[in-house]
Amino acid sequence: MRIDVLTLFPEFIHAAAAVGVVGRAQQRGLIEVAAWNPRDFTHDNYRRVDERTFGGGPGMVMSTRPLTDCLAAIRTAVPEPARVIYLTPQGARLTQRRVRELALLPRLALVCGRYEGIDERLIAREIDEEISIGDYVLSGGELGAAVIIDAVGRLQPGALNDADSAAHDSFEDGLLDCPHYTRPEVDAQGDAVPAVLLSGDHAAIARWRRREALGRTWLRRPDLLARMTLSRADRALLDDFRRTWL
Ligand SMILES: CCN(CC)Cc1ccc(CNC(=O)c2csc3nc[nH]c(=O)c23)cc1
Repeated sequence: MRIDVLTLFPEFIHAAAAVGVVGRAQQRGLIEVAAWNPRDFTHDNYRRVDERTFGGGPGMVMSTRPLTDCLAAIRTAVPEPARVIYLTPQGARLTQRRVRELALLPRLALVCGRYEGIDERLIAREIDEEISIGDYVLSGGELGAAVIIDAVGRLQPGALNDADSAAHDSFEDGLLDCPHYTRPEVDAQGDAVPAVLLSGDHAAIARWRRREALGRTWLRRPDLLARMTLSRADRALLDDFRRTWL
């Protein structure tokens, strides 16, 4: 998959895509991330990329001409057509379901706004989809682009080996994750690792983990649980968890 990012801060995108699983996926040629700066498509001495907003009031809007020229350069950089996504607070909230769909596409172009955003006519003409990463105020779209690059990049075939445990990602099956433990078995405060995890009984360990994942989802994110149809086995495990809680 190829991802082109239109951003005033290419160094941020390069750094985010260079580390960890996505950095390795890039090295393996599973994903290719390129950043483009609209400032390189300005022609004035001050390399202006923002302008005043019509109708007055505070806030600036990104200049349309550099964006249009930058997007044209992105589109023609490789023959494959790209799905053009605008990161914006006005977008649809990103979900793992949408991430899985985006991960199947051959090419994405992520447009990162700064200031108050971009001209509405540009959205109508150039943007296929608008995505928000949550209900909080950021200073621009780059963090949203980094989120999409990471979430989509790790799903590319070959990006993760089993140790990375993506296959068992809790959000893949709609549940929160179970608790995790590592050395020491008993810590300095005298707190011990749950005995089942040291038992070597893999069926019991799997049951314990599933029960904890169901229980935590029930306690912390009942909204996620409400969306799920639980199997009889899951319902029994959740009842078991609730009994120890109530
Ligand atoms: C209503 C006045 N503006 C300033 C408060 C609204 C506004 C414009 C642009 C931004 C910049 N944010 C993004 O570009 C952005 C892009 S994706 C995203 N997801 C969640 N939250 C976000 O702020 C974003 C934030 C707020």
